[in-house]
Amino acid sequence: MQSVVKHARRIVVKVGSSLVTAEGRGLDHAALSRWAEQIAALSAQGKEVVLVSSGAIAEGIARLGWKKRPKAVNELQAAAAVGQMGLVQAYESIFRTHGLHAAQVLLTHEDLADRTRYLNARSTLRTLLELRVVPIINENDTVATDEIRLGDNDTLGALVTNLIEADCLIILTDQPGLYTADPRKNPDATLVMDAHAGDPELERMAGGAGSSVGTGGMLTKILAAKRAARSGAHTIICSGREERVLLRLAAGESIGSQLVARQAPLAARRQWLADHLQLRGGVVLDAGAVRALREDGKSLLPVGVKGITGEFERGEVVAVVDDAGREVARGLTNYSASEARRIAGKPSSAIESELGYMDEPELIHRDNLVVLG
Ligand SMILES: Nc1ncnc2c1ncn2[C@@H]1O[C@H](COP(=O)(O)OP(=O)(O)O)[C@@H](O)[C@H]1O
Ligand SMILES: N[C@@H](CCC(=O)OP(=O)(O)O)C(=O)O
Repeated sequence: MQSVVKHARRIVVKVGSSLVTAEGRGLDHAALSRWAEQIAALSAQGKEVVLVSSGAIAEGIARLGWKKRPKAVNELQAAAAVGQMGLVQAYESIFRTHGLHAAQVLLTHEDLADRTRYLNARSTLRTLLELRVVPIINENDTVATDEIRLGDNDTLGALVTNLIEADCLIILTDQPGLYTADPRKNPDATLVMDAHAGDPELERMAGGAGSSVGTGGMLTKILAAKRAARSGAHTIICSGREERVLLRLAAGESIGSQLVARQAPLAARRQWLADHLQLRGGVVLDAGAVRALREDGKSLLPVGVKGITGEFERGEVVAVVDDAGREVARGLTNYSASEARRIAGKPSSAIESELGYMDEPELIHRDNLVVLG
């Protein structure tokens, strides 16, 4: 099967910690140069490339002369702040030799969850691409506390893919691709060459993080492929050590594992809703309401709600779950958690007498709702 990269115009390339640093010994400058050279060649072919690069923490640890990776979050954040300098310095000087500017973009989960910041990030990235600048993205580790950290850059790569509506996400790692089991532990495992990005079988194949510096292992890559597929983007997981890997993919050669998106892309606003990673609360539905959302594309009315979990304000994104706790949808709520508790299970005509006012008859309007597959 031909690589989907051949016809891709906008590409996100993610390079993992396990590749950018040689098992924690600082940056592998030769490897960085090889990828940058290929990205420059792709740019010359008219493709737009965004680079999501890990390595700040590992480079910081090396620069600070620490013998091993610290566990304390403040020390990891300090290492990231030191190491990010090295990372962008390296990319900046390499891209300059190819006549390209690079731009540092540090993002947190909250930047992407807040609608205004999300739109600002999208517009900045689009502008950079129009200017033929290569955005170099990493998580803003210095400010991201444990609860809100994305942690692995596979997830960040997928969120960026959806943000800029890229055609594909290339995840470069230290293995030739996704194997039927962790190849470090199962020598008989075989490479999965082509699969559907949403295939639940894939998640069973992923073992833990294999390298000492990487975060998330193969599971976060598979979940990233599933997430990217929601905007119609295909994902390739392959080895960053493969010679001229990006150029060969762009020439149509099949390398590594190609996880294809088969679903129709969600509209941009629904995409943003689906990409929220941390939700403060949820609404539990009865079976009839689940059917109304799933099969009939209806708005969520308070009458179908059996319970409310957590605390949230009007206008926040909440999880919509069935009575087994499975997430059916998510959406922007018209009422806060305390208001929703008072109107749950009641007809919309009772909202005014319960609350003393009525803003909308729906708890979540269908325009603000995304049903999850
Ligand atoms: N099914 C699998 N196929 C390939 N690699 C797997 C699988 N399950 C777990 N792994 C492990 O995932 C590791 C890559 O993940 P990680 O170390 O987080 O890399 P990166 O830094 O590139 O994100 C591999 O080195 C491998 O040991
Ligand atoms: N933001 C962190 C990278 C996190 C990380 O290790 O992610 P990954 O490359 O997916 O294993 C850093 O730059 O060190």
